Amino acid sequence: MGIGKAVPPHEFQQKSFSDYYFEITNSNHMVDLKAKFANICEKTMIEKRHLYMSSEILRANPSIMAYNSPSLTRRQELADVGVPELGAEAARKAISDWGKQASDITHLVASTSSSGCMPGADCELARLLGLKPSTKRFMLYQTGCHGGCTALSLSKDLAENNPGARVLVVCSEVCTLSLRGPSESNIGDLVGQAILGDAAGAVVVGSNPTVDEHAMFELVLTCQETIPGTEDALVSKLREGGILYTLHRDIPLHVSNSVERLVKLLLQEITMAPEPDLSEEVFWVVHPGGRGILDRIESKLELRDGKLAASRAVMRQYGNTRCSSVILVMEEMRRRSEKHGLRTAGEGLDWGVLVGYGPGITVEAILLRALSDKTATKLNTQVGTLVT
Ligand SMILES: CC(=O)CC(=O)SCCNC(=O)CCNC(=O)[C@H](O)C(C)(C)COP(=O)(O)OP(=O)(O)OC[C@H]1O[C@@H](n2cnc3c(N)ncnc32)[C@H](O)[C@@H]1OP(=O)(O)O
Repeated sequence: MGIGKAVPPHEFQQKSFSDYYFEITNSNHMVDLKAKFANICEKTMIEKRHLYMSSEILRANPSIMAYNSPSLTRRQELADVGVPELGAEAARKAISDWGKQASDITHLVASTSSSGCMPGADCELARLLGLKPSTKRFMLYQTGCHGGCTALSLSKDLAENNPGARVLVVCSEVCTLSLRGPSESNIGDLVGQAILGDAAGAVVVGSNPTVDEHAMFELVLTCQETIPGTEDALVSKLREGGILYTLHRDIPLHVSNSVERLVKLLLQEITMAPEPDLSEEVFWVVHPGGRGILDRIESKLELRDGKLAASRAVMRQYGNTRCSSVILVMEEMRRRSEKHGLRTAGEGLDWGVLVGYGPGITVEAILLRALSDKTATKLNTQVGTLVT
């Protein structure tokens, strides 16, 4: 029933990022690796990214900028502040978009792979936002890039099983644990340095909207798959040197095969005959994990050009912002739909699919229904879980 996003102020142009990155990590002597990194940056289709850590912070912390030097304490100290601060900014916008007060929130679901402390980012978020002390909190740490889907799925169950619940979902990511210098021995991690960006996304979810609430999307059905035999393909290990990524080249292949399976499963639930046309009758909110993955999903499902436009726009402007990215894509789609005067926030269509993926390899999907004013009013009298 409300959506908000926030990005930190430090903005980096992708075109010049290889120069910046090799300079700030004192790695300009690695001439060939720098050229390879510049090529990867160019292939990402990203135009700019936002990072929480400024050049001053990076220069003052050489252990963070080394490839793999003990630095966890300093990294976590930065995350302790950055994750809730950015999350709170997105949450305030989502609550204002919803039109009610922070004190009307009954449940908080927070997700991040950028931190891991107790009391956690959820406690600090509740304090910053002025949520009631009785707010029921759920903190999802290290849920990977599919953490946004996991948080939305959980919010659906909470909203449906607790009459009157209004669930605030906050997904907040800053690269404090994972930003590091380059290594010739781990190109997968270097790919991460070329694509990851910082952002927070927040939504308010609830069942049975009241007359003064406006629902945009219904979370109809959720599913998750762990792809057998891929446990080593997409790995994010938290060690003394922070988070080190392993990203195999075949991630796009595995993810696109799984997405095809899950989407078929979800769309069976819509009683439409014949089956819905994936390009003409379905809108797509896909985690922009990498240009290669979006391309592969598009070709595997034979989607027409432009169907992943909202995901590509988020990728271009912010990079891969991990668990917050699917909320940024929802927000982008809503913005574009409004701009073009379309009937629903889902590009004028009724049915859509939200897709996330991360370590496991885990792929999650949610069947969405975008609501026009007419269908939203009808739902006031039904049970449904709505992003309000
Ligand atoms: C963290 C989470 O929980 C979830 C996530 O979202 S994780 C992120 C998942 N994203 C990915 O894995 C990225 C997917 N890949 C891509 O989008 C694209 O491969 C890319 C944009 C990175 C590069 O584009 P491309 O069309 O593949 O470019 P390509 O010219 O083939 O590759 C550029 C170079 O990078 C290397 N490279 C690319 N991906 C690599 C990988 N995963 N591992 C090692 N090397 C890699 C290539 O070998 C090539 O090297 P050379 O220049 O020496 O030939």
